[in-house]
This record gives sequence, structure tokens and C-alpha cells, in this order.
Amino acid sequence: MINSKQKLVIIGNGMAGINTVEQILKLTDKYEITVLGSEPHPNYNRIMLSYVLEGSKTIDDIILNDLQWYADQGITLYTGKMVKSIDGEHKKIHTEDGLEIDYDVALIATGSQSFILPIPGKELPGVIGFRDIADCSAMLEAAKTYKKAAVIGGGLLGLEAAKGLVNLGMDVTVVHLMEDLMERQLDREASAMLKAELERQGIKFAMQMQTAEVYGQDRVQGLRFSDGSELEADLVVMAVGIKPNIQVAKESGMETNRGIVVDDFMRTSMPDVYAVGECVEHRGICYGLVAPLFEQGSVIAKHLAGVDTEGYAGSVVSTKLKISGVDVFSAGEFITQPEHTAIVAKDEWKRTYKKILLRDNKIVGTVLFGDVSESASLQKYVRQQTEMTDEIYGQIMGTGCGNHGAKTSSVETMADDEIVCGCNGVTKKAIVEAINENGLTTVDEIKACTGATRSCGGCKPVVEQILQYVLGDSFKTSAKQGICGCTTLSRDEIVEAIKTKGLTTTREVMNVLGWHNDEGCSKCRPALNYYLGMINPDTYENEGDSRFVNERLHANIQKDGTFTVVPRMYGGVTTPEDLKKIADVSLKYNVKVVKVTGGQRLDLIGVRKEDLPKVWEELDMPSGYAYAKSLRTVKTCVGSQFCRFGTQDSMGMGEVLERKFERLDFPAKFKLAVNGCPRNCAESCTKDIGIVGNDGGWEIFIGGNGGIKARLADSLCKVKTDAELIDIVGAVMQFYRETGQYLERTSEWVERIGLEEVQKAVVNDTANRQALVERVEFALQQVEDPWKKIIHDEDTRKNLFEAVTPSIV
Ligand SMILES: Cc1cc2nc3c(=O)[nH]c(=O)nc-3n(C[C@H](O)[C@H](O)[C@H](O)COP(=O)(O)OP(=O)(O)OC[C@H]3O[C@@H](n4cnc5c(N)ncnc54)[C@H](O)[C@@H]3O)c2cc1C
Ligand SMILES: NC(=O)c1ccc[n+]([C@@H]2O[C@H](COP(=O)([O-])OP(=O)(O)OC[C@H]3O[C@@H](n4cnc5c(N)ncnc54)[C@H](O)[C@@H]3O)[C@@H](O)[C@H]2O)c1
Ligand code: SF4
Ligand code: FES
Repeated sequence: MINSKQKLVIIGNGMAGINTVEQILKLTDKYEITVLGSEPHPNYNRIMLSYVLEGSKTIDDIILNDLQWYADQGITLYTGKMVKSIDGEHKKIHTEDGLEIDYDVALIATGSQSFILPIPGKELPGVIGFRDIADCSAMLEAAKTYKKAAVIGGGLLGLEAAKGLVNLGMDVTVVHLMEDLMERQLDREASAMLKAELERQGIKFAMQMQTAEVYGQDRVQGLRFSDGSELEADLVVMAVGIKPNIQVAKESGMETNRGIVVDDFMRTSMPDVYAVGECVEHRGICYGLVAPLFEQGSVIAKHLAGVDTEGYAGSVVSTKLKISGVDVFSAGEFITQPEHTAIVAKDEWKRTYKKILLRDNKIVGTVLFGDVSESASLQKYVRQQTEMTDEIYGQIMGTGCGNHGAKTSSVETMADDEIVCGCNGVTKKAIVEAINENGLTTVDEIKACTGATRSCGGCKPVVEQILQYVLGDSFKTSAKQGICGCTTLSRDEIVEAIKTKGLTTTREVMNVLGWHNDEGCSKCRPALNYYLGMINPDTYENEGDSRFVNERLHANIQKDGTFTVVPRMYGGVTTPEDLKKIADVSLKYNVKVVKVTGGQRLDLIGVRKEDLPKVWEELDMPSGYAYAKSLRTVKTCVGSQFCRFGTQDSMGMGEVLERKFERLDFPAKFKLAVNGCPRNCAESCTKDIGIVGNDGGWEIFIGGNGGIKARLADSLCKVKTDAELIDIVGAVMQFYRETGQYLERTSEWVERIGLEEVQKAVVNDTANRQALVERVEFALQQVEDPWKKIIHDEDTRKNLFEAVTPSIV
């Protein structure tokens, strides 16, 4: 069959490019879409990196479109591919590694990069920007070792980075060039209030300082300023603005200035090549916030779908700082000029400040600090340059200056066409209709249905208020959180329904249980995959596509797009033969680093995806499952075989347990430790199950965690024999498998269900323990080493690992 679809190629797999694709897919199916992105990830919410740094979100939480989404939409995605140029004459796109892709229409969405000050020392290790997952991971990593951070730039990004680093326990100083923080968004008054509040939250400031140099030997040690003074720092984050990525356009001969120059339909100077996002310069402006970029995308989508549209005429931007406890909002003009009439209210006790600027009685700008409840209305008034009236004055300012209590409820009075979610252009009317028509009861459901709250999340409180307003009295009772925005059902309700209704696939679960979003999302799909496998271990076919990339490829992806290989070393014990194989393979495949892990095994870091099957074949060792929600390591001490204090054979028992329970799936990763005596050299107290030998037998501990939310394990029971120990370990594992929520570590699980409940189920009630043991044994009969299978499966090797044009990753 001849493919009549036109080839649309997107260069850049970021927020603007993929938002445009989403909008195109809603309007037409006439394009065969290919996306090329230089980062090794699917499209994620860059905005939320501030929350990842701060610790309130994980990388998994911020994935906007997971790999399954691309597959479901028939999109071919290349990650880790840097585009070099576009050959407009032959309509071909060239990547830096020599790939050539034909296009009919191309869209450049390459975004920006951090602007790095051109000063001596900028290349020193420990000096970074804050733009992507790699930067964020580098900061998280640095905070584990280093204590003093300097953030250069007191703009939105710098302040959010500084707050994140303070939360990570660092001593943070923001170095700012100007007299006022966020001088591009705030007036002096608001800026001073902001600084005072951030100082209260632990951030230090060095104002009006120009950095002349970064100094240090092998790593940054500090900053030297133009006045000769110095600031010690072992991490430096540059947040002094962004630089549009225009290299592809420049290399291809398109008109560029600061950004790629486009017309009102986002067309570049090269025929059939469009551009969107931060890389673009439209009417002399390069935008750095998502709302305008999504508006640009909407124009492109309509234009490419053949839907009538006006051109893009530019945007009025508004900003909101994402630091908890600091509410700041600004839109339009913010510095009072002689031609303005200013309405100002400052309440020093409540620490609030409001300023509205009028020109010829029209609202042209605003700055809010402390109370931003009227931000949605003010944003609309500024955008529409609305005439100030008594009514609007009363709504915003209350009946008397500073009398906030006299305001009417803003959600109630909000006009239907008022935009509630600025990032995604969602109005109050759209939200109210979605709630009424689809019976929505949570903000997550509104997000899945309308897109509101999907980007910066700043509109969440207003969306919540609208939900409360529409649902009235039923709000509290109905506001039950489902496992994600696609459903209101809890984990227990889903598991029960899978059992009673005999559901067998994720799709069936979603259909039968009435998911709001047909495709599910990156939260519910892996969870359903786990629950189905746990309930039907013998019949359930693991749906690899529903798993995160590491679990699908059975390897841990690294920030440079390569992978790690961790072979099993039972109980942390290896042999010269195995070490030799590891050394040979590491040399042959140019492994970048061989690292001894905290779990007593070796991590081969920097293996190319296409080499993974060959590496595993040549190692001929079992997979250590270092990537999986499964049994990871069993850490052991030397124990009675060699140690003078050892009362039990910890190495022997560690090996027995690891061989028995390896490959078993759990709701989250699972770690064990076995010690030969209470000196506890292998640190049982921070493991999911920790075992400590004593004179009369063993003591079993559960629920320990040494990670970000550290928790000491609880003593579950003491046992006399090895057989009893193995039974109880198996029973705890199965009880956790059956009652744990997906991604819930045992440390959280024990707290949620209570230690006594676990003791009742696996220690006191011996019949129940026996039943759990039988079920875990049954599950264990079904497991197999993924790599043993993959290396003999030509199709998987070719399609998943070796294909030159993979559809995903
Ligand atoms: C920490 C942080 C917080 C933010 N907070 C907010 C906020 O609260 N509100 C807000 O509105 N905005 C915020 N922003 C800005 C917002 O994230 C950006 O405006 C938005 O992501 C820009 O989208 P884009 O698609 O143009 O660029 P990007 O999202 O950067 O995507 C561009 C992609 O193209 C890739 N690429 C570049 N060159 C090539 C090439 N040659 N070949 C292939 N791929 C290439 C890049 O690797 C990147 O993945 C924040 C940004 C950061 C970093
Ligand atoms: N909440 C949000 O909306 C949010 C959050 C983070 C990032 N962003 C976006 O990300 C982009 C990058 O943010 P940004 O804060 O880096 O850019 P920015 O341009 O908004 O701010 C940079 C700040 O650095 C200061 N600066 C410049 N040179 C300096 C120097 N040599 N020493 C000290 N300070 C110096 C400037 O005075 C300015 O205040 C922007 O487009 C921003 O809108 C938005
Ligand atoms: S825990 Fe006890 S047995 Fe094990 S190595 Fe330490 S001292 Fe020896
Ligand atoms: S305003 Fe940013 S997600 Fe709604």
C-alpha cells in the first residue's frame, strides 16, 4: 500500500515541540511523524525540574509523554540524536552521527541552553547550568558530597535552584548582579519583600556582585568578584539567562538573529520549515515561558492541519515563582512610570503587597506578593487591557484598602472565559464543563481531561477551588484520590476488581474499570502491569511496553544515554573466573567505568545499547536486576566462616536467599542484608529485610531504608532454624507483594499497615504464613532470567537493541 501521509519531522523532543505534536494529532492524522531529540529521555516537564531538585517530585513523576505514548500515536522517536542541519533543497535532515531523514514538513523545536558566563574557570568540574535532567541529577549528586553552593543569578531559575539546594542541606548564596532580585518581573517593593522571605527560608544573598572568575584546582573552590572579594563554593550553578539553540537553523542557512526568525505562522525563511518554542524569535521577541510557546504551537497545528487560523500575534507573559511559601506574581508592566496611575496596597503585618498599573484607566500591569488569589483575573485584565471599574476594584482590592476579607469569592465571580491555566490556555468554562460532563472529582482527573495544571502547576489551587465550587457539599466525600489522574479507584479496589472480574491485561483493566484516559499514563500502566503479574504469576504476559525504560531494556539508562550492566554476585561473593570475564568484557566493549557498588557487586557503566545483548552473552552471568523493582542485592558480612566474632554463616545464608528469591517482582526495589552477629557489619538496619545472627539463631528486621527517606528497620521476630528463617523471609516478601502499593518501599509499607499486622500475618498465624510461602513458591516457579531469553531471541535483539532506526529510545 502506498503511504499517502506527509512526513513531518520534529527536531527537539521538548515541551514546545511535543505540545505542538499533541495539538496536531487532535486535528489531523495526515502526517507520519518522526521526532528527533538530543536528550536520552521521552518528553518531560522541564518546569518541574525545580520540584525534582527540591525533592517533592521524581524524574518518573515529570514524564509528560512516556515511550508508550509515542508508540501508540505511531510516532517514530529517536532519543539521544543531535540534528546537525537541514538540506532544504533535497528535503533531508542530517544528524551529527550520520543519519539522514526525509521530510515534507520540518519543525525546529530545539529550545535553549543555559547561558554560561564567559569567565575564567567556567569549565571547572562543579560549575553547571540548570536546564535538564542531567543538570538536575548532577546537583542532586553534588549535594551528597559538597556543602557550599553559589547560584549566580537572582532570576526565577536561580531562586528556584537555590531553594532546591537549601532543601538538599546545602549552604547556598545567590550572587546577583543587580540591586533587586527578579528585576525583570518585580518592582523594588516586591523584590525587597521577596528577598526578606527567602532569607527567612535560609538562602543567603550577595547583591550587586559581578563574578569575574571561578577559581579552583581540580574542582571549583569559589568565586572571585570584580571588587576582589571571594566566596567559597564547591558547587556553582549559573542561572543568568538562556541562549536559544539556533545552530541547526544557522548551519542550514536560515535567517537567525538572537533566535530563529519566524513570521506570524511560525514559518522560518526556509520553505516548509517551521519553528516553535524558545529557539524562536517572533517580532523581535524570544519567549522563555511555556504559555506563549503553546500558543505558537496552536497556530502551527491549525496551519498544518488546514484549519483556518489567525497568525500568532505575540503574547503577554506572566510569571509565578515556584517556591513553597513564597507567592509572587507579575504580569505586563511592573515598574511605575510617570504616565501610570498606580493602585498600591501594602500590608506589612500580613506581608502582602499588591500593585496594579493603569494607563488611561486601562489595566496594563500588576505585581502581587503574598496573596496571589486574584492572579487569574488580573492576568486576563492585563492581557485584554480592561478598563478599571468600581466593580473590578472591589473584586481585587476589597472594599477598603488592605481589607482582603471583604473580597467576594473569586471563583464564583470569575467569568466563564477567564483563563485559569495560563500555561495551557484552559478557561474556567472548560474546567466546569469537564467536571459536569465527565463526573470528575479530582484535580488529577481534570488534568487528564483538560490539560489544566499539567505544566507549572501554578493554577492548581484555583482548579481545586473550581472543583469545590462545582461539587459543593459532595466535594469532600468525593475527593478520593485514585492511583493516578486516569481513575478514581484506589490500589485495593483495582486489585480486588482484577481478582473478582478475572481481568488479564492492562487494557482490559482500563476499559472495564472506566479509565478517563484510554491510554492510561506513566503512573498507572506500570502499576497495573505489576498488579496483574502479582495476581496471575503463571498466566500473565508481562507487558514490557508498560514498564519504565530501565525495566524494558533490563539495564539502567545513564545521563549520556548509555547503560549499565550489573551481573549477580550472590551474597557479594565472586570468583577469579567471573572477575576475569568481567574484565575481558569491560575491555572489549570499552566500558567507561567499573564501579564497586554499595550492594557488593560490580557495575559496568557506559555500555552502548546495541552492545548490551553481546555483553550479557559473553559474561554468561545472571542479571543482577540493578534496574528492576525486584530483589537487588543481598549484602553479607564475612560471618562465621572467617570472622572471629561470627556466630552464623552470613555469607552462606546470603547466597541461599539470593539464589532463592532472585528475579521476583516487588512493588519497589528490594534489598537484603545478612550479618553473622549483632555487630551488624553489613548494615541490616537499613534494608527491606535485615537478618542478624545471634547465638541461638537469627533475628529478622524489616522496613529499613538508607535512601532519601532513611528509616531504621523494625525487629519482626527471632527464629531458631535456617528453615524457619527462609520461610519467614518468603512470607514477608509475599505479604508485601500482595499488599504493597506500586512504588511503595517496605519502609513506607510497614508504617502504613503497621508492624503488628505484619507480625500477625507472617509470625503468629502459622497457617497464613504457610499459605504465603506456597504462593511465593508458585510465583518463583514462573520467573526466568531476562537476558538468557533475550540473547537467544533474534527479534528482540534486533528490534529493541540493535535496530538503526528504533521506534523508541
Ligand atoms: C528549572 C526550570 C524551571 C522552569 N520553570 C518554568 C515555569 O515555572 N513556567 C514556565 O512557563 N516555564 C518554565 N521554565 C521554562 C520552560 O521549561 C521552557 O520555556 C520550555 O521547556 C521550552 O520548551 P522548548 O520545547 O522550546 O525547549 P526545551 O523544553 O528545552 O526542548 C528542546 C529540546 O530540544 C533538544 N535539542 C536541542 N538541540 C537539538 C538538536 N540539534 N537536535 C535534536 N534535539 C535538540 C533539547 O535537548 C531539548 O530536549 C523552566 C525551565 C527550567 C529549566
Ligand atoms: N517560575 C518560572 O516561571 C520559571 C522558573 C525557572 C525558569 N524559568 C525560565 O527559565 C529561563 C531562565 O531563567 P533565568 O532566571 O536564568 O533567566 P532570567 O533572564 O529571567 O534571569 C537571569 C537573572 O540573572 C541576573 N544576572 C545576569 N547576569 C548576571 C551575572 N553576571 N551575575 C549575577 N546575576 C546575573 C539577571 O539580572 C537576571 O535577574 C527564563 O526564560 C525563565 O523565564 C521560569
Ligand atoms: S557482623 Fe559480626 S560476624 Fe559479621 S563480620 Fe561483623 S563482626 Fe564478623
Ligand atoms: S498555569 Fe501552569 S499549569 Fe496551569
